[in-house]
Amino acid sequence: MDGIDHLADERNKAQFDVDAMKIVWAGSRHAFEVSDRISKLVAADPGFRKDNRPMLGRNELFKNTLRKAAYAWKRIIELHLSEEEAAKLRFYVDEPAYTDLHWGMFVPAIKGQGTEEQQQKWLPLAYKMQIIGCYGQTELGHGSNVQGLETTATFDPQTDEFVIHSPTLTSSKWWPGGLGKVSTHGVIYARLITDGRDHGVHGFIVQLRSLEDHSPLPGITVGDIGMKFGNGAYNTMDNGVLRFDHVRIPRDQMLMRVSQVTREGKYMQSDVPRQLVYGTMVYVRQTIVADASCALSRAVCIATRYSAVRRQFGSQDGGPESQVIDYKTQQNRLFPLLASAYAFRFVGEWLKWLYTDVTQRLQTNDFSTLPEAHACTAGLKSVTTTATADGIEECRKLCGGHGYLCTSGLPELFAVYVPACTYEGDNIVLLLQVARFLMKTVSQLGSGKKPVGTTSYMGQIEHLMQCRSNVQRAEDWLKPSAILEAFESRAARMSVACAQNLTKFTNPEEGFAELSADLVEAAVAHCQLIIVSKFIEKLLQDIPGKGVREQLEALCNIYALFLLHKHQGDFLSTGCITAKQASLANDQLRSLYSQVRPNAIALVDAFNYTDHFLGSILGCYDGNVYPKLYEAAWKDPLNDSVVPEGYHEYIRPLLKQNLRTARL
Ligand SMILES: CCCCC/C=C\C/C=C\C/C=C\C/C=C\C/C=C\CCCCC(=O)SCCNC(=O)CCNC(=O)[C@H](O)C(C)(C)COP(=O)(O)OP(=O)(O)OC[C@H]1O[C@@H](n2cnc3c(N)ncnc32)[C@H](O)[C@@H]1OP(=O)(O)O
Ligand SMILES: Cc1cc2nc3c(=O)[nH]c(=O)nc-3n(C[C@H](O)[C@H](O)[C@H](O)COP(=O)(O)OP(=O)(O)OC[C@H]3O[C@@H](n4cnc5c(N)ncnc54)[C@H](O)[C@@H]3O)c2cc1C
Repeated sequence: MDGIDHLADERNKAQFDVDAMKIVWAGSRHAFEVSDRISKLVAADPGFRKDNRPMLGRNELFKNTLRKAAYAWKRIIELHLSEEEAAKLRFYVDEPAYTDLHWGMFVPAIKGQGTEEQQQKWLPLAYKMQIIGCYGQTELGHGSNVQGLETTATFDPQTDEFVIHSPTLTSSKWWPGGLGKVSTHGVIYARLITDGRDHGVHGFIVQLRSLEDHSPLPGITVGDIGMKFGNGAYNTMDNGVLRFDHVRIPRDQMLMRVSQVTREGKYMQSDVPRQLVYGTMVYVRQTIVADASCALSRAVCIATRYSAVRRQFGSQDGGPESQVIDYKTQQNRLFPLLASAYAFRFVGEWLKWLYTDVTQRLQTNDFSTLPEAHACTAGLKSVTTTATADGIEECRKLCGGHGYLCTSGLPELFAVYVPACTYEGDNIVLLLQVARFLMKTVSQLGSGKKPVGTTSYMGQIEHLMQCRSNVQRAEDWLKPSAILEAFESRAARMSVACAQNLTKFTNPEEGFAELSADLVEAAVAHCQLIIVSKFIEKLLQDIPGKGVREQLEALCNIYALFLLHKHQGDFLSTGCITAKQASLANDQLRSLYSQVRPNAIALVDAFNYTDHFLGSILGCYDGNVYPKLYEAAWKDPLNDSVVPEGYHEYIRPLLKQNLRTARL
């Protein structure tokens, strides 16, 4: 606006190489270059404007999303973008759309659960967007309990078809994104019935709409489920309702990698575990962990820049007031979120590696790491999305009153993000899965079966059950070994305590239900240990760039010590640390905040977000917040006229009536 960088002084304070940190954040130089190029391309294109979203009515909003998705596809083709570049372009367009489900779930479901033949038939159509697909699992009556789904797929040997049917109101498909108004096809989950026998839930490719005029095919009732939380936000998505009235599909449209139905109607299972039917969810949970760091870093970038711009109190001798970022309370709320954004980035990278490793093993029929992959994706999805949703809301509060304006970008970001705590598995339901995995691991200790992967720390259970932290000075908390021992012993002791309590119940399932609140806490402790240990492992790698490692070490310590402070009840009650050591951790945390303070702006610049992507006046790169806020207010449609519409109908008569009353 005035061409001045109002945050220049802050940027000059940085003690590390920001460009090198950008590469660490992106994951590699290549990833940085792609991301940088595509984000600028999107930002410069008026076709991807998004600042008017909160003002639009649903129909207008939705049509605008359809236009953008079509335009994005046109640009992808025109520019010959690779798969990686196209995914980045959709990410930077930053508008939830049916394409998320098409590329994010429909295609992966066919890839993961379809046979070679099925993949060859359906994937080329999906890749060219000649068909558009959704993921139709959840029903009105059941979401978490997948085994409770009611839609049926009954094999008819006479015609070699499945008959898909919604027998009850609660069996109506409810929630699938892209289903409401767009998808031509869906991977639909239904109970497979052959010869009167129910074989449980399986996936089927079902055509829903005509490829000629988009009308629903015979027997199909489909529509949108209605407005969701927040203005704009996730209302760009057509989450749908769907009912089947004896819809027939050919037998070869059952996804048959895990199990098959023969021409004669015989049900056969491959040598692969039935849980592979849930494989798409494992894949998406892994991507959601990576996305948590994006959403949180975005909110943190806004709150950090604004905290450096905003001044309140503290003026001395007529000088400027204090920047709110210098208040210790502001730092204590903001810097752990900054550290969490980095921590989630690195654990997301690791989880991607783990997922790739499991997928490669599955190709060779090695299913040994599947339970670990399920527990890690479920647990980390839960812990990172909960922290991110809470963190975005905290960032809104960190921005004071202006954070509540849509132009801060934070209300919409929160409204879009918060369902991540529910979709792809309710966070509590997923933590209970982790708890089951932990209880199984504890029950096998001493059986000779060595715990592996993320539970390998349980291999030293005797030590972890009785060790005492040897921290004596605040600086001792900077040793990775001190942090790891505290987190490992806390997680181990919480799991063992649950396992011991479970033995008091004659019926294990009853015990599990009764102790579920404690089990969830044990699962959280285990997942936080994974995040801390993956951050520490990241620091063992070669990290080029002046001062970059030092900044990451400070952030890693802030992340760990803040968790230790927040959950000190766990650490103290299990006897892993003393009250004195907890207090020393807090002292160390304060000095880490002072270390990060001069680098805070540079640490959020390292995310390399364009102003377009941030979509926030408070977070704009140049920090010129006030003129921009002032100008934006006048652009609000309510200010199109000085005297509002409705004055003559509702304000004037009121004022006149009050005048008459006053005269009386
Ligand atoms: C301002 C604008 C901003 C714009 C954007 C800004 C920011 C956005 C940023 C990010 C966006 C975020 C992400 C984007 C990416 C994609 C998201 C897009 C859209 C959202 C899509 C959402 C789609 C859905 O929700 S699909 C539906 C998902 N449904 C669920 O998850 C259901 C959950 N339930 C279950 O998974 C299961 O029912 C269960 C709870 C696991 C229980 O299953 P059950 O069979 O009953 O099993 P049981 O407990 O008895 O266990 C048996 C046995 O199986 C093991 N098991 C279970 N599951 C699995 C598995 N998946 N894999 C492997 N093994 C599994 C279990 O451990 C047991 O093992 P064992 O017998 O004990 O050994
Ligand atoms: C924005 C959005 C997009 C979605 N997109 C899709 C999609 O594309 N495709 C699709 O198929 N689905 C989709 N879903 C559905 C989503 O996957 C489910 O809503 C989710 O899995 C949660 O299930 P539920 O709604 O049945 O919750 P419920 O299970 O009914 O949860 C209600 C409460 O009960 C608790 N609870 C449930 N079971 C237990 C238990 N065993 N122990 C303790 N507590 C329990 C939960 O913690 C929660 O507090 C979407 C949902 C949303 C919000």
